[in-house]
Amino acid sequence: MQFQKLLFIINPKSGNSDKTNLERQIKSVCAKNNKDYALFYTTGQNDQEKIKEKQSDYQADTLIACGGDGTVNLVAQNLFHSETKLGIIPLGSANGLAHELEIENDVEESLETLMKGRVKDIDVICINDKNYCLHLSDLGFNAQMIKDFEENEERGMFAYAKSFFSSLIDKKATDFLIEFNGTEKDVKAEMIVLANASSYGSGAVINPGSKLDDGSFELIIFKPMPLRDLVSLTLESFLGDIKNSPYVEIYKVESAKIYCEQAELLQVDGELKGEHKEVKAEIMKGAIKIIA
Ligand SMILES: Nc1ncnc2c1ncn2[C@@H]1O[C@H](COP(=O)(O)OP(=O)(O)OP(=O)(O)O)[C@@H](O)[C@H]1O
Repeated sequence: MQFQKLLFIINPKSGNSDKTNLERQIKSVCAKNNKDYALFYTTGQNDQEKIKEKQSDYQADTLIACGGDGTVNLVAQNLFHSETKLGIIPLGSANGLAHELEIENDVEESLETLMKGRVKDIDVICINDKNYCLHLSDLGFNAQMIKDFEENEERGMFAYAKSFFSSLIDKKATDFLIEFNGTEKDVKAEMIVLANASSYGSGAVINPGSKLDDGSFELIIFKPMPLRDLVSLTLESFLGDIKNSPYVEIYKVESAKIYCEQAELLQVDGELKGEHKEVKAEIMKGAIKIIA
């Protein structure tokens, strides 16, 4: 069925991108393609409820997240297993999911992709029955790095690099017990990733060969490694070669339970979700209809 009523959900604070022309660009493309549209600006407060209300008042058949991965995740939460479709105009700093779906960073081009309306069903990982991951989640090192970055006033690549190196200095390994695929595994790890997608927004390939629609996700264990090997592992990740590293184990699963010896910081699609001693993850197959 063709879509006709588009609700654009705009995060005015995402990324560093200039959004001054966005309304004009949306108006022009919707007029050209004969689509009705409405706009909603997020505030950072109770956005999910407000979006639900607006969606029901306007009777939207498509919700378009204009922002980064956090905005995409927020909008998606109103759409699981529904016929209402999700579109993306990538306007965040990293835009990991848009990158994975090969949606162009340019606003006009991503609007054109939207108008073509090709729909794919993608999986979502449900975490602890209340968080939902469309892209990548992790416990440990990367979540700590996001925390360090968020606590810092500075922005941009230099600030990101600073957070990376300060997290490297403080990195630690924790004991985990993991239940998956009918087995239990005791492991010491610096990071455990729950991966629906293949790469971080930086371009580092963490999960080569992954698919967003295969009804499973990957559990990726990063075992303790000396700093000198971490440099080569980082390089391997940019070359998509990570699975050959002796410090990395990758398992394809439909569900998993992770018990941490000490509470570990969790991040889901770039948003911090507090410290946890237990994490339960389950795949929701084909839960979102996405236009890409
Ligand atoms: N009006 C607003 N003012 C302040 N914060 C907001 C507002 N609207 C949304 N937010 C916050 O923005 C965050 C999501 O940002 P988003 O992930 O879309 O962009 P980003 O962080 O720049 O991009 P990426 O995740 O791709 O790196 C959420 O934490 C949300 O609460």
